[in-house]
Amino acid sequence: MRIGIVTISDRASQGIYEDKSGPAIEQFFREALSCTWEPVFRLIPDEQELIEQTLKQLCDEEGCALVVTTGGTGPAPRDVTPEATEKVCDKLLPGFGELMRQVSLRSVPTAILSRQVAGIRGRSLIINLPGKPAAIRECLLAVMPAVPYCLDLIGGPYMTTREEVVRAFRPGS
Ligand SMILES: Nc1ncnc2c1ncn2[C@@H]1O[C@H](COP(=O)(O)OP(=O)(O)OP(=O)(O)O)[C@@H](O)[C@H]1O
Ligand SMILES: Nc1nc2c(c(=O)[nH]1)N[C@H]1C(S)=C(S)[C@@H](COP(=O)(O)O)O[C@H]1N2
Repeated sequence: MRIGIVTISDRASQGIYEDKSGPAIEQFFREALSCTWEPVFRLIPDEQELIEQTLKQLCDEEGCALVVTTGGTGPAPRDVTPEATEKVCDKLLPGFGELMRQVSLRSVPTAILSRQVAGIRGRSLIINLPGKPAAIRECLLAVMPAVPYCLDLIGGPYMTTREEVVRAFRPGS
């Protein structure tokens, strides 16, 4: 199984600061998944066209069953990750953004500023996370129980998790 990990940040992509959020996503999946998987990394600026191209490439050409983005979900003029995600998705899954904001609000009141979304493109699931490294684990812990069954439903590969980190829920099993 391949998992796309996309950091979307003007400054991290220019080397002004080190990308900590992409590696945090990889680290989370190393702990949470018990199946074999490999990451496919991208580090790009907040350019809508480039974000769309990158998401399409990871889903359609690189064969990523899951693509997780970080950054560019806020209200600033250059924050366009949700727009790019919506543009490339066949359908949206509003529950993902709702749940991640709800969980994040326990830590920071500014969680309401994230417009993070998730959606399906073909047989791939795309999930947006905020840019802050601290948001990664919080948001992924919240939504991951539903991700393996979501991949089942869209014809993706069979994802298994380590129960002590994430308890995957598959109705009927
Ligand atoms: N990928 C990342 N790695 C490490 N820190 C990050 C990352 N993304 C965001 N941050 C931290 O969160 C702060 C606020 O994030 P902000 O939303 O401004 O970032 P951004 O939109 O990714 O950055 P930029 O404005 O360069 O595109 C940043 O100043 C930085 O400290
Ligand atoms: N869990 C969590 N969610 C969070 C945050 C955070 O620190 N932790 N930061 C918030 C802030 S300050 C902003 S501006 C938005 C959007 O961040 P982004 O533009 O980096 O995606 O995410 C919000 N969601």
